[in-house]
Amino acid sequence: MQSTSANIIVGSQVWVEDNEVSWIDGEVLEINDKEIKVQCSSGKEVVAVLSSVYPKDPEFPEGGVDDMTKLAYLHEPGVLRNLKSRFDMDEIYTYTGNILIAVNPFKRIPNLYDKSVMEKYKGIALGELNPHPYAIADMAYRQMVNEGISQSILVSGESGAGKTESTKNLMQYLAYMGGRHGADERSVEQQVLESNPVLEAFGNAKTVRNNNSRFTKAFCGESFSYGVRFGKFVELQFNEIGKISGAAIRTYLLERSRVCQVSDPERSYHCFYMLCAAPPEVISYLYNPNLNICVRVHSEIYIPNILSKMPLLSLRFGQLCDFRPKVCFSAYGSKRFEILPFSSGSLTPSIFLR
Ligand SMILES: Nc1ncnc2c1ncn2[C@@H]1O[C@H](COP(=O)(O)OP(=O)(O)OP(=O)(O)O)[C@@H](O)[C@H]1O
Repeated sequence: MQSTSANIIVGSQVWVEDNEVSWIDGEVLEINDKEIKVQCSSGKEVVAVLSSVYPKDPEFPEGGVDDMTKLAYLHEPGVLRNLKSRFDMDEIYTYTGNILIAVNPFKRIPNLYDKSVMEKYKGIALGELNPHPYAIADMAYRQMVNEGISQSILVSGESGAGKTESTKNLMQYLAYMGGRHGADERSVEQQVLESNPVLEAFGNAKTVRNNNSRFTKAFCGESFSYGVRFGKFVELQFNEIGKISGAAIRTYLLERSRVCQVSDPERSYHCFYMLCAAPPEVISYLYNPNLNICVRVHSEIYIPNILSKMPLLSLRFGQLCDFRPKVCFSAYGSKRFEILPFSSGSLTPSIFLR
């Protein structure tokens, strides 16, 4: 991102980097060769390198703009200021062209995701209504139906940014558009949505950044301490009239070390805690070999931060949900752990602990 320092003269409104608030606005007092003196709105005077100072748009609208391509300056402080102005009004979504940016509100915003909202976004061109994941899902759905070409929606962001929540919203909209209303048996889209808690139990863990962390940032070179759990590729298949006909969920890049190595205050995968907390009747139910589900407590192993001594678990889930995920957790007496790659044909990883 380039500074447009050529436009900056004495008296210009500018943005200067600040250690505390990231960017602070101010007025240029002096320009000497490559240095610039700025009177900040906080009252302090700072001297900065000219190339690191960005012009501030004096005509920036009070509540920001719903599409960043409308900004006079598309630089970092301009983008952040716009997102903040909107966020302060509970407008957590903003476009940059046909990309949707979501800022995690960490609270429920009323009337943002329900059927009446989905109904409003049906068939509406991107940009006609407030930015929303439903608009992105609608655009993908329309293009698929009209052009007969498969569509992909990429959801990316740092840990805890809201990828899982955004994916759920996208899927809810696609299920709404492509669902077969009135069918007696549970529909594919319901099953996909219902599979979330099962997959999350096996692939999500509490991290320092997120109590329910899942996705991977392995390729960004981030620390594993709050990084990889697993990545998920959800494929929804539609028939020629745009109704959902099938689905597949592929998982990849499971953070295996988290099964046996967790550093305080993080945790291992949710399923371990759920099983430890399960009532006895559930445990005995899970022992039933006919159901292809079994839980065996083999011995005890120390896993920091779970329970001081946690029973080793041997689980085999075969019929927990209609997708029949072949997820296996087996643990044996030795302290050697091994997690095998996905077994062929299974939707979810097979995990073995030895
Ligand atoms: N749109 C939203 N509205 C309200 N709360 C939200 C929203 N998006 C995210 N959150 C809150 O933030 C938490 C973290 O979000 P989420 O699990 O979607 O992040 P993530 O990007 O998938 O994280 P990770 O990469 O670590 O798995 C959620 O559990 C929820 O409490």
